[in-house]
Amino acid sequence: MSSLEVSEEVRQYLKTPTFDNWQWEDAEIMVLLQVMYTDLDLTVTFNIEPEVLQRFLFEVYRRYNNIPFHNFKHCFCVTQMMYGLIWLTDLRSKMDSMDLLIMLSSAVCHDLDHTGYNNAYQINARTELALRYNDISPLENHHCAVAFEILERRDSNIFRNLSTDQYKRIREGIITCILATDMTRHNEVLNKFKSIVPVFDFSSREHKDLLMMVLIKVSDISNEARPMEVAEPWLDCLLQEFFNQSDVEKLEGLPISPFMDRDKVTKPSSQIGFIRFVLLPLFIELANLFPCLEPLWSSQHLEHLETYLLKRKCAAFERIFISCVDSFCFSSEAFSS
Ligand SMILES: Nc1nc2c(ncn2[C@@H]2O[C@@H]3COP(=O)(O)O[C@H]3[C@H]2O)c(=O)[nH]1
Ligand SMILES: [Zn+2]
Repeated sequence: MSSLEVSEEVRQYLKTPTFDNWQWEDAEIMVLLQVMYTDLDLTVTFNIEPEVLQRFLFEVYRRYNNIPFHNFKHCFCVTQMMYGLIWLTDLRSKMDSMDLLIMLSSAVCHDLDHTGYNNAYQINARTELALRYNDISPLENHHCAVAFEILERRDSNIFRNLSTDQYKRIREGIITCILATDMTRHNEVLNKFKSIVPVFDFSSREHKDLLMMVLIKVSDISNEARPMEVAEPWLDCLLQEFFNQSDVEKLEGLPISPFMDRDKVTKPSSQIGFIRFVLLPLFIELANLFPCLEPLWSSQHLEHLETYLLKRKCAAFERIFISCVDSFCFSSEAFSS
């Protein structure tokens, strides 16, 4: 399949958060990524030759590892959610093409060469990455460095026709976005964004940079905002990777992350806290800025939260669920009134 052969129907479907990645082979996914660059007019605007884009995507594909969660399919899902958000929020009319190129390319590259062991493990096990980056976001620094390694080669450098100043801006932007995906910075990024949402100004570089950081973070943790038949297999993959890490931590006598321990974690216990305390607060802020997102999203993750609460036979089910629904509705109403 070449990008020219992708039907109009698929192109429209690709712009929606209900897109089902499990229906597509990796070779097809590679073509769909090309379609995203083309349909946002990035190939024309930045003179990205088709062969160079294909080479870049192939190198990216090669540098994702065959691990349960942080693999090429995850890279695609994050990029597809970013792409969907760009269309849903009509960002093309609010941000310049350079920003869109940064957002899409950051999503594509954001987990390059992930080994399946998180930063806590890297630091505790004193891995090569932790040593190289002095325990400061070792993984995210590595993903970013691998991205620019790919871009250093002329035949896979999709930015090769940009001016020096444009390249500098792209590099700064991609580094900012990828480093923002370190979850230890979650509250810092969320709180900064919260404080600017009421006065958000699309002509402010600082505001737009924060929005881009939030968009990649939202896309990175958005599996639960997808239909259950898409989300649930992703949770199996994530838990498989988590359990594998905690098994190794046990073997090596390292501290064990409790949310990764197969003896303690179940699907509902993992997802209830994650949806309530991580995903929901972030999504609420984004929906405050873009109220159009709320009806599309809230139904999915609130429905999943309800399912997990029921599965867990959670005694506080009603109280928790109603408070989550209320917080979502209240915040969007507060913004629109
Ligand atoms: N429990 C849970 N954690 C998630 C989910 N999606 C993403 N995450 C976590 O959020 C993190 C985002 O950054 P990482 O990719 O490093 O690792 C991811 C997981 O640890 C999910 O659906 N459930
Ligand atoms: Zn990721």
